[in-house]
Amino acid sequence: MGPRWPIIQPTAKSRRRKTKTPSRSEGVSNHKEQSLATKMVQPRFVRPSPSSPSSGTGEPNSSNLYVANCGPAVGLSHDAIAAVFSAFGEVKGVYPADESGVRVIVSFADPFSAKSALEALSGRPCPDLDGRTLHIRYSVLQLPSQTQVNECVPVSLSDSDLNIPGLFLLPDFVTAEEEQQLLAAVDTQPWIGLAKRRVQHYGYEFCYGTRNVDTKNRLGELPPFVSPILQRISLFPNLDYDPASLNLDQLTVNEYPSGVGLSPHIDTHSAFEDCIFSLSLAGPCIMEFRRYSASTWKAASITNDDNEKQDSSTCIKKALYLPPRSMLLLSGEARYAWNHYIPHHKIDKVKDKVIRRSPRRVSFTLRKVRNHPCSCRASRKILSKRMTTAMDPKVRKFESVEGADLNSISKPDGIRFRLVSYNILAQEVDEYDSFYRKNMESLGYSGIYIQRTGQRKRDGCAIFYKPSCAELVTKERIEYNDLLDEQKIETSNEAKGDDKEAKEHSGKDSHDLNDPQVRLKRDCVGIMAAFRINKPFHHMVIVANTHLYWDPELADVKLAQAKYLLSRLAQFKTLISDEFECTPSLLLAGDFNSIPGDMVYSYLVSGYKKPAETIEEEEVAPIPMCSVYEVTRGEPKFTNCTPGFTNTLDYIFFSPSDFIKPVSILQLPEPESPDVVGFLPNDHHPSDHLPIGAEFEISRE
Ligand SMILES: O=C(O)CCC(=O)C(=O)O
Ligand SMILES: [Fe+2]
Repeated sequence: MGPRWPIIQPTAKSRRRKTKTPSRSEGVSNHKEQSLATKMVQPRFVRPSPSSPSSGTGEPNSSNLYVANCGPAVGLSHDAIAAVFSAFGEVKGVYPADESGVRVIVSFADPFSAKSALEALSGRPCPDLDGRTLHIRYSVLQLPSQTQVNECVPVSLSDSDLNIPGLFLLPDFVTAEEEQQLLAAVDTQPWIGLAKRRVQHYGYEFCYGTRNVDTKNRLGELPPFVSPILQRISLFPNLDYDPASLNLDQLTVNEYPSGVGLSPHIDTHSAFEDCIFSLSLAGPCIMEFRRYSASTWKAASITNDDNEKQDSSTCIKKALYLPPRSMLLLSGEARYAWNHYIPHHKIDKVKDKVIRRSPRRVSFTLRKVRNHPCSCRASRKILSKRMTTAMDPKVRKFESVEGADLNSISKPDGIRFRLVSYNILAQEVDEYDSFYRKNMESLGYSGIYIQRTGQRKRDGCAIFYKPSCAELVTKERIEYNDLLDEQKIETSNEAKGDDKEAKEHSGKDSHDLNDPQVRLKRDCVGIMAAFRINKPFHHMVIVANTHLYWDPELADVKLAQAKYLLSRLAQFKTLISDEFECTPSLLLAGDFNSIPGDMVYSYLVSGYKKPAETIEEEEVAPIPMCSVYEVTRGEPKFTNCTPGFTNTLDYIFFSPSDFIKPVSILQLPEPESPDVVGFLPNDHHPSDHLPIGAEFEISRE
């Protein structure tokens, strides 16, 4: 995650109308007491809708709590979490809220216990859970009729039943003795810990951020213990490939604990040749395959604005049982047109049998690294023309939200402009002067920029605007390290007084996060500017852009940054109003590294929403702000998608008034949309974040 920019640009008026409200879901129940049959059609927990009768009244909203910042991925077992919450009433179960391993659903027997737990534990470090600060909100069970259909995919036992061209499964590819030898061999080697599983790489390292290999960094030959497998692979039937592409030189060993799976993906085709082999050892698993139907591809490639069509009902799902010691080959259509994944289940139903996953499954994935640029010949051979078109960079459209809650009738002479906010990944915006400013200028944009404080990283926040439409009046930098001054923290000997540089050194030398100087010194920045729009009438717009600190462990730091940001914004607004005798509109965009409903998010909107009883007066934001997506179509399901984390972190907030209203928002993909399955960045999206955007209309004051 890194720097980001918003762009403001004027737009033509649009009158398109869309009505779909994205549904949000969280939590896959794994309750032990559930029968397998209900487990296969998995119940889901969802956020309570803002209009739910009890929300905001102080009455308990539900018996279920969504608890962020704790879970198995940070060493807190569900049992440990249940023990802590049991102090408030009977806990019926603790379930993963999603695949992250750091968010859970705690389900109480009654709503009053849930309310007590929420009030007592939310937003505070919890000593019994490693001192982690829990972020809690209500969650409600979605009725079975509302859950997605097609959750239950019948499992095939043989490759031919699946009928996916290019997919082959050979049972008993290695003997039980060889299996033990292979496991013993990898267990003598160091494992790399990922969020939920461990891996080893041979030949070339596989980088999960880019889902690619660094071809310049060869680790060496594949280890001798895989030689017998390599020899046997050449005897694999059905292989009519160029022998050079079978000269396998990359091995990833994956170790999955019970219940851990793998998200849907297609192995990067520019990284690896046509054949992917995967040997299952130690335990079985179900591998599922999904392919988007022609109508979906058509929707994606031809009618970009019809994203509603791309739900999971338009994809075909198939499942295959992979027994231990079996070898799977994905080639051709199976390799390029189908996503493969392993559902995160502890128990699978295969035909009529219930199969419990063993404590560990180890897989050897063998591939040949592509040493020349990918010509996509293979995929072109296999995919229809329509499907390849869908792999072009994805441009989404603005969708009208007129008619949504906050809107009144459009004014014929209103000012319309768009604001797009995009976290574009650190390394790229480092080159602000040499690359971005120049290129944006050639497109008619001027820019303002603030580089991150300190010397370690050169990324920052930029705002680009069209001077032909908006005139930059004044700007201010926001450096969150100023919080060190604000808190009047006693400085160390070297850092006494106002000498910032000395303070930086004092922070750099110490890693003690209990020291507020170290804790708050995150080098994060923001920028805010006032723009005067002159046509068709004068109006002042304040735009702010920021990137708050990322680490969920330092939630208190993020909150301190959010408070500082709004206090600076409020002062800036007063300055502009007084100086120019106007009522400026206020827009705040960025990567807040905070999910909907957590402390930072709740604080940012607390000045607009009636504060809940639990929020003390001082916690209320000094300016009313609301999130443009939230008040129109609901927050997106995600704006950031990395291995182990998929959620919404980016927002555009605006200060509601009688004369500003959102008229359209930039569409975001559904999780099943072909351009986002797996992780970002990918061929369609150059950042791990997605751009968000809104078009506003301003009428005369
Ligand atoms: O564990 C497996 O069998 C599959 C692994 C896989 O799909 C991958 O590493 O890309
Ligand atoms: Fe894969």
